[in-house]
Formats: sequence, structure tokens, C-alpha cells
Amino acid sequence: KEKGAATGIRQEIDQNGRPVTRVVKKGVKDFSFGRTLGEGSYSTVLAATDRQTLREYAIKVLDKRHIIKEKKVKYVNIEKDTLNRLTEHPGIVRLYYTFQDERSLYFVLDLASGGELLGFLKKMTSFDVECTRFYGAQILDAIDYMHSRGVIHRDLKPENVLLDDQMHIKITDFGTAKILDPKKTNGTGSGDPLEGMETERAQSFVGTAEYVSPELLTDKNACKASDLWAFGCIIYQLLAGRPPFKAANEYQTFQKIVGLEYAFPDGFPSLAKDLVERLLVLDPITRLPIEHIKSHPFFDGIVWGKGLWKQKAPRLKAYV
Ligand SMILES: C[C@@H](Nc1nc2c(c3cc(-c4cn[nH]c4)ccc13)C(=O)N=C/C2=C\CC1CC1)C(C)(C)C
Repeated sequence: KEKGAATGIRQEIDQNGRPVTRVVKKGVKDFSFGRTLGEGSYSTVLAATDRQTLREYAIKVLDKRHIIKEKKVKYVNIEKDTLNRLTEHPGIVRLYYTFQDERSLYFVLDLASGGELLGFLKKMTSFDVECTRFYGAQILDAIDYMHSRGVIHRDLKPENVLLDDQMHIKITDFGTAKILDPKKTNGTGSGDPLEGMETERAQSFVGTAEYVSPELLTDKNACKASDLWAFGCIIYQLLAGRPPFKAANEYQTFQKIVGLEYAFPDGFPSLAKDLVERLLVLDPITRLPIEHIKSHPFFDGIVWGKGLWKQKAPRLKAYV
């Protein structure tokens, strides 16, 4: 993305007649706001067009008074810090910059004009193996990047996987992410699946019931492997058309998770079944780590790395 794209770059002549480049941050008046794209718990995401460049963005608007009243300031800062760490990957919604006025905070972000992956899944009922492999690979590649930058998402689910105009994914909603303390990690950011297991403080946050990992429910701890549990649930859901753990209410869903009570529908593809069975394991240590997932036969044919983001997305077909 060219430099001038995000912030306002202005060439001017100063008082001595010398050309000077001024970087001006834009404000509300520089955008024309469009429709509401999504509602968070204390924010709204709107489509917006930069009046000067005509580029389209998504702008997340947060009401300052509400954030303070609901004691969410910490989450807003976590989201901003997380997004600022994850700027170099095509599979992550990019934060260009923020500004504020007396009432609100504004995050200027990538517009994912395809909307939520969940929307497409509902329309198709389920994805076929080729589509599940492609979207699964893109999601895994983005998770790998997040983890290598010391970030655990903690609330991965089809609603938080967006699609851009090329039908490639963009992961979003980092308000509940966990940034691993660089002092405690082994520095390479890869390897240890339990990285992030808190010892001292009890974890307060729990993700969305259907995708919550058992370790978060039993010993209140999230770790990198927790994102891979959610990944296993997503792969299952793309092919089956529903998540593996779903009950009448949250408590019963949690019981199914900690009891590993799930089954594959007849005809579920066997390679995908083998992969899901190695991800939906109660012990995070024995859960398949990312490098082993990438080399699992289900992903045979996937070229990992930049190529994955340059190739054309497969046409969405249902798995019948
Ligand atoms: C999950 C999220 N929904 C959404 N968040 C974002 C969208 C987005 C776009 C559509 C959409 C586009 N076309 N049609 C629908 C539908 C839902 C969206 C976007 O384009 N760019 C950044 C976003 C979020 C950035 C966030 C990290 C700060 C919730 C429901 C929480 C608002």
C-alpha cells in the first residue's frame, strides 16, 4: 500500500519558499460515512469513503463515554496495540490510523467488502473440500503470523473471519486478544503451544461458547493452542455446516466441550476428520501444532506463504 494512501500527505511551500511535506491526520470531516457494517459490544463499524482520495475504508467508531462507563478502556488499548503489531499480513484487517473528536474514537481500517465468512457459510449450508482447504489454509497462515508476533486471538470464529473483494480472508475483532509478554516468550514466537498460559492471574475473558477451548473452561487459561482448538471447530463447521459443540444453552455447550462430546456427520471427508480429531483434543500440549497442521495430508497441494494470497479464491461450492 503506497505511503500516501492512509494518512494525509500534503506538499506545501513554507515561508521561505521551500517545498515542505506535511503529514496531516485526517478527521471525521475528511470522510463521507456510509452504511453500518457491524455492531460490536461497544462500537459500530461503518463503511466510509475518503473524500479526497475516494478510497473506501471501514471506520470503527467507539463512544468514549460508554467505554469509560463500561470500563472497556483496557480492551480498546489492547485492540489498538494488537492491530498495530499485525500490520504486515494480508489475512489480518489493517489499522491505518486513529483519530478522535470530543465524543468518539475512530479506527480507520481495511474494508472487507465481502463481509463475514459466516454469511457465505449460511448461504451455502456447507463448503466443499476444496473451499475448506483454501479458506482453512488462509486462516491458519494468519494465525501463524499472529502467534509469531506474540498475539493470541482468543475469539476466532466464522463471524470474525471477513472476506475482501478478492474473496480472500481478513481476520478481525482483536478487542479480546492477548499480547504475550516478550520477556516471557522464547523470543522466536513459535514453538511452545502453551505459551501464554498465565500462572498468577486468573483469566477473566471467555470467548464465544461454541469455540471456547477446554483449557479456558477448566483452568481459566488461554494459550496459543487455544486458537488451534477454535481452528479445528471452524474446519469442522465449514464442512458440516454447523459447529461441533452446540447445545441449547452455553452451560450445556461447555459441558460438551470439556467432555469432548461431538461426532462427525456421515460422509464427513476422512482426511478432514483425521485433522479435526488431532485438533479437538482436550490437552493443549498434544494438540497438533501449526507446523504439523500445515503438513497434514488434508492440506496437500497448498503452497504456504505469499503464493497462498496471490492465487484466485475457489468458487464457493457446497459439500453435498
Ligand atoms: C466482526 C465485526 N464485523 C465487521 N468488522 C469489520 C468489517 C466488517 C465488514 C462487514 C461487511 C462488509 N461488507 N458487508 C459487510 C461486516 C462486518 C464487519 C470491515 O470491513 N473492516 C473492519 C472490521 C472490524 C475491525 C475491527 C478490528 C477493529 C464486528 C461485528 C465486531 C463489528
